[in-house]
Amino acid sequence: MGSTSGVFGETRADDRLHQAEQETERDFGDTSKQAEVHENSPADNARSSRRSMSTALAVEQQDPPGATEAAASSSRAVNGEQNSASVDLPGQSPQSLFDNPPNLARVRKILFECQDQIEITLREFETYWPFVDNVWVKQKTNASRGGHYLTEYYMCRLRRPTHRSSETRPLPEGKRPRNRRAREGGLCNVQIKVVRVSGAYPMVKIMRTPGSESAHSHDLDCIDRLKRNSGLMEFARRESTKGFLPSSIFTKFNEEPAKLIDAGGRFLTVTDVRNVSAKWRTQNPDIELIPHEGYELVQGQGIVKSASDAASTAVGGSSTGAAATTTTTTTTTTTTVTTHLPPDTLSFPCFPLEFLQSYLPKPSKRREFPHVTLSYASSMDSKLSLLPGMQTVLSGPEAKLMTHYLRSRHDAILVGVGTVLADNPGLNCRLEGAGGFGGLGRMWQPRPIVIDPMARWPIHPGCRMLRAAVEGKGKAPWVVVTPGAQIDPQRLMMLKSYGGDFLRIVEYNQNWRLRWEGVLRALASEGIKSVMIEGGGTILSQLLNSEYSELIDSMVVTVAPTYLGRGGVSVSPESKLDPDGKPNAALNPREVTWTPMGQNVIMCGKIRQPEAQQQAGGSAST
Ligand SMILES: NC(=O)C1=CN([C@@H]2O[C@H](COP(=O)(O)OP(=O)(O)OC[C@H]3O[C@@H](n4cnc5c(N)ncnc54)[C@H](OP(=O)(O)O)[C@@H]3O)[C@@H](O)[C@H]2O)C=CC1
Ligand SMILES: Nc1nc(O)c(N)c(N[C@@H]2O[C@H](COP(=O)(O)O)[C@@H](O)[C@H]2O)n1
Repeated sequence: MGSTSGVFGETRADDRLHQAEQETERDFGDTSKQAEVHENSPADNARSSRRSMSTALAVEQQDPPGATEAAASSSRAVNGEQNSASVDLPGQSPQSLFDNPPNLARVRKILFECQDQIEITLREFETYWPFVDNVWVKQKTNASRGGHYLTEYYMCRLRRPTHRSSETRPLPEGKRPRNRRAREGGLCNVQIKVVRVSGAYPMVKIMRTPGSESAHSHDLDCIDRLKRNSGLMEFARRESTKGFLPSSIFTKFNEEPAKLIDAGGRFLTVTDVRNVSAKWRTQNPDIELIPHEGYELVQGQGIVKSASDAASTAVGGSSTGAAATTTTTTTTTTTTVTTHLPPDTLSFPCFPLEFLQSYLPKPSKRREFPHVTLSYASSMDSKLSLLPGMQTVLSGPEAKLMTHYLRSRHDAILVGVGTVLADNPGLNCRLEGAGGFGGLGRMWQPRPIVIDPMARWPIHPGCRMLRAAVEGKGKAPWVVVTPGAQIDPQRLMMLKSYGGDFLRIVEYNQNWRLRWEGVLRALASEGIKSVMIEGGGTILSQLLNSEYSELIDSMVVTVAPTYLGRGGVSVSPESKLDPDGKPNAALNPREVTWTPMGQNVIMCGKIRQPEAQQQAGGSAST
């Protein structure tokens, strides 16, 4: 324990900590912990953490002058060159809704991992800890006899025991039970302790406890997705107390995506902001909430930038003025907020799409099965791709926009595992205005469903569906498996942490294939009212068989002016014979339209019989 950098050297700090531990141990009579202090706090570890924390803070020097000074002062404080009481943590530009301390993302990572022992000033602890308090759940607190040391024991949030919603609890009259799912527990065994050392130079040491795993079984996003940290929510609360509309606060937050993400807000929803605002509203019910300066609330569009403001200034009106002094603009023309759109954003189609309407799901109907639309792109010889496992572009730019529009109109998109392995698809809606592409939350984003009976898909955080989910640009997939599928618990946990899941279906046909009634019924029971089935060849060919024609509502096929040849992946149902044994068409869609679209033609048709005809006992059209 050699180095003595700063006002109190490591030697003194470690001694004090050691003493703290001894006192704490005595309180609890657990003699094993004393050895653990030595194991967990060698000087190298301490130095390395100090280095990573101070480096994390020092990197901020590339930022604007105000932030640089603040970062430098924080950095000095970490190295003990400055009394922690005088650390000047940064204020940011008045336009920003965020007040992120320097290098927040890196410091959050360090405080999440707690790989090595960390030693920081109390002030720094109090600044950064609120941004990771969603990770750590306090288990117990021990105070030393003299009161100089306070040791708090924390476990990773995912270590909590499994929670099942109690069905026996009586509900208040008129209340319906909440649709809560069981929460899987015991998923991560990382535990730490936080020792606060009081005195002239209050400091905090953070280290692993014995029995802790060496690393989390998940990443920080996984926790951020489950729960928001209180540092981030304080920004929302602060803005709410100025009388701003939650949707306006949320819109403004999303105009600073880097700061939002650094603060742990990647998964923040407008509902989170509403909840914070609602608390404040209970004390201030008479104040009329308003949008930020330069924005307005437009029926059917939500918060939009006022046209005059959009033309004259950069995004981000002042958020510091009190709401009472802010006037809502009265401009009539509005434009949606289009700043910071991801590069893969597609413009909303500017050509007519009315021809699709009668083939799309109707919102009102309550049915046993979801509305099913088959939608794929095919060559002239009914091929989906040049070879199995090879993605082949058949849709021109206009047809691609139309497909994304169709995605926005369905609750789910379904594909087979063959397609996922071949294409690594995103299966999200990338039209401007969809969630993650200028819209709020997961607006217009369908749920990807993958039919993967034996769980062959090696799902991992790098695949496009999970990346889209993390970036708020889509929902995480549900993977439909059979009871025989072997699912590695790590994979299960990982998928769940992204908001996805595995659904086990037990209804088979005589070929040991899943019955589509079972799949669709399960989706309906999970609240899916419409499914767009994109492929691939195996799935589509099955569903076009007459056995399933009563499950399929419509089809929207993009036909491309090309022949892919015999080696390609075909869409072709089984041949059919009429009652006399003569060959007959396998399927004839009804109400067919053909609409040219760029180089493609879009064929729309209906398959399921109209309900009236079904009741009258009519037969399928052939
Ligand atoms: N042009 C377009 O619009 C599209 C093109 N494609 C292309 O299609 C090709 C992929 O098609 P394909 O190889 O046929 O793969 P699919 O996507 O149709 O997936 C087939 C797999 O899904 C599982 N599966 C299908 N039906 C059932 C069932 N009833 N019960 C249980 N499991 C089932 C099986 O998995 P298992 O083997 O594990 O039993 C089967 O091998 C790719 O080249 C892709 O690029 C895909 C979508 C759209
Ligand atoms: N409509 C359409 N046209 C094509 O030319 C295609 N190749 C496909 N393929 C389907 O779209 C999926 C890719 O989706 P992302 O763009 O990655 O979201 C692919 O997996 C097929 O299902 N479709």
